[in-house]
Amino acid sequence: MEQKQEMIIVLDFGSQYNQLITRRIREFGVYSELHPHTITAEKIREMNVKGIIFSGGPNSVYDDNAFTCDPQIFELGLPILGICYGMQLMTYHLGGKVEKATHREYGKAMIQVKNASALFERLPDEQVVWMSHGDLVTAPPEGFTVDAVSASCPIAAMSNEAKKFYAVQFHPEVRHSVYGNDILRNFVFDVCQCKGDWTMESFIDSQVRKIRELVGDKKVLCALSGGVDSSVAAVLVHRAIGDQLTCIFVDHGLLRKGEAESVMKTFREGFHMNVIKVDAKERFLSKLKGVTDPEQKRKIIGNEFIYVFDDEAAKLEGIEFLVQGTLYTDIIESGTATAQTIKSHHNVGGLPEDMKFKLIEPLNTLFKDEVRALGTELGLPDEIVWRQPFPGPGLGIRVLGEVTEEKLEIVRESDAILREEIKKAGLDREIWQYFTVLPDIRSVGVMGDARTYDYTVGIRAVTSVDGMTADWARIPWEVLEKISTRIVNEVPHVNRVVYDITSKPPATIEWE
Ligand SMILES: Nc1ncnc2c1ncn2[C@@H]1O[C@H](COP(=O)(O)OP(=O)(O)OP(=O)(O)O)[C@@H](O)[C@H]1O
Ligand SMILES: O=c1[nH]c(=O)c2[nH+]cn([C@@H]3O[C@H](COP(=O)(O)O)[C@@H](O)[C@H]3O)c2[nH]1
Ligand SMILES: NC(=O)CC[C@H](N)C(=O)O
Ligand SMILES: [Mg+2]
Repeated sequence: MEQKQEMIIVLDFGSQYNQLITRRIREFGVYSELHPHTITAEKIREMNVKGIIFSGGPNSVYDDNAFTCDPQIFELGLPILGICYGMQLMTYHLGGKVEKATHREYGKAMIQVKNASALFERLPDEQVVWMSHGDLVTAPPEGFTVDAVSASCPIAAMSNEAKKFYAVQFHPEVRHSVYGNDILRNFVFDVCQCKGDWTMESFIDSQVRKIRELVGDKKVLCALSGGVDSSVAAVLVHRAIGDQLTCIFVDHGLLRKGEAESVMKTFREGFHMNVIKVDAKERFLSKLKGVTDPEQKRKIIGNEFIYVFDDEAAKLEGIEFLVQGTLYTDIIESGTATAQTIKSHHNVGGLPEDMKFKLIEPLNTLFKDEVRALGTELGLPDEIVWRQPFPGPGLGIRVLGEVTEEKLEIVRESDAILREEIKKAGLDREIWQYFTVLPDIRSVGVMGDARTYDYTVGIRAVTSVDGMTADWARIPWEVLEKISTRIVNEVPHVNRVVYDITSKPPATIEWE
């Protein structure tokens, strides 16, 4: 049997930064995946794991329901790096002491390296790091040396090099830790001895192999939206199983202006794939009638998508699998065992409980910019790879509150104007995502000397890399002016336009 891909696994103890750790490691050319903290040592043994990283987390190790790990993990003989909570957990398991600090420490700190373990090899003795903790290790477990200290943290780093156990109280994965990346690199290459031979190309090969093995001679449906993620997923799966794949594009009545036509054209003509367009407008809109709560709307839409796929599968016979372009970000925001639900993405938290399909989600460990790189590697054209994201629930979550045909029309028309003007201004690649929303408010205006009492349209435009965090785009005044004028003049029932100037966090990109 051929050798499995070498990887570093990150155990998730609920830190907001855990996904960043896997991401940094993949940037080194080493494959890395996040796993729940409940993973067993047995399971780890089955994979080609070269090293384990324990993430940070909100708990204190002595809390009643504190997240813990299989103690057998310490017996695997594999290198372990504990970060923050991960360090505290390692200490707790191996017999050291963790206590509440007298001063909690958030932000920049200076550490002094006292013993240059393999982690600090080739790095300066004094370095700026980023701390975020209220507990600290006051006595290391037996066999450990103290490798670094800071003013408020007597053990900022420690190690037992014989066992290849390393731990740091600070967060090397955030950019504010100046040598953080080098520390992670030392762990991955010097301690874990990774080769660094992971590339997008090898990712494609291994996914193609996996999909072929899983699917055999069965048939597969792909939920294709024409967006970046599902297009990349479809092309990847098509490469693996060819005509066993049928793509389903759902027109749920919540699409943007001209979208259905352009998606069908691209995929039928450009890719020679089997694509079926399902007109499901009535189904979706009738289910959404009278519903105002955003989470409920998302769940209804997520459920209805699957019911549409069920109906299509019934017509085709022998379909067992459903491909979705789910990304890591969709999963984390929908909430996991450790992360809070921010909003239920229709393709994750919005799936019905009685779903019969087995899911194939080849992109579910990746971030948007990684998927774009993958798309380019697969030979997809720029206009698909660099399309702005469009959420599956579509305009259904951009009409705030109850969704009606009249309101959808307002969002659709105003959005088309916005897109046209952004493109004309040459900003479409620079701005990560831009769209209009229709808040459920009306206000007074005066048009042609007459009083109006009409809707307000909101413009949302953000810059981002992966959608996890975002800043509002600094669109030039003149462009905004043009957009505003056109929307009020051309879209009936709109008498006011506002621009959303909040970043994420604290806001999110979509309004619902
Ligand atoms: N109209 C649709 N018809 C069929 N499947 C859809 C539709 N909208 C979304 N999906 C499915 O839901 C998944 C998640 O949607 P999402 O919008 O996150 O991804 P995308 O549309 O593929 O890419 P992008 O984020 O660039 O819009 C898609 O990958 C696709 O599998
Ligand atoms: O396919 C999707 N199904 C959804 O349910 C969904 N909700 C948000 N988004 C998109 O995700 C990114 C982050 O959005 P938020 O900041 O609003 O959470 C942005 O790009 C959003 O457009 C979704 N995509
Ligand atoms: N960021 C963390 O991992 C924090 C760990 C722990 N909750 C503390 O406050 O010390
Ligand atoms: Mg989409």
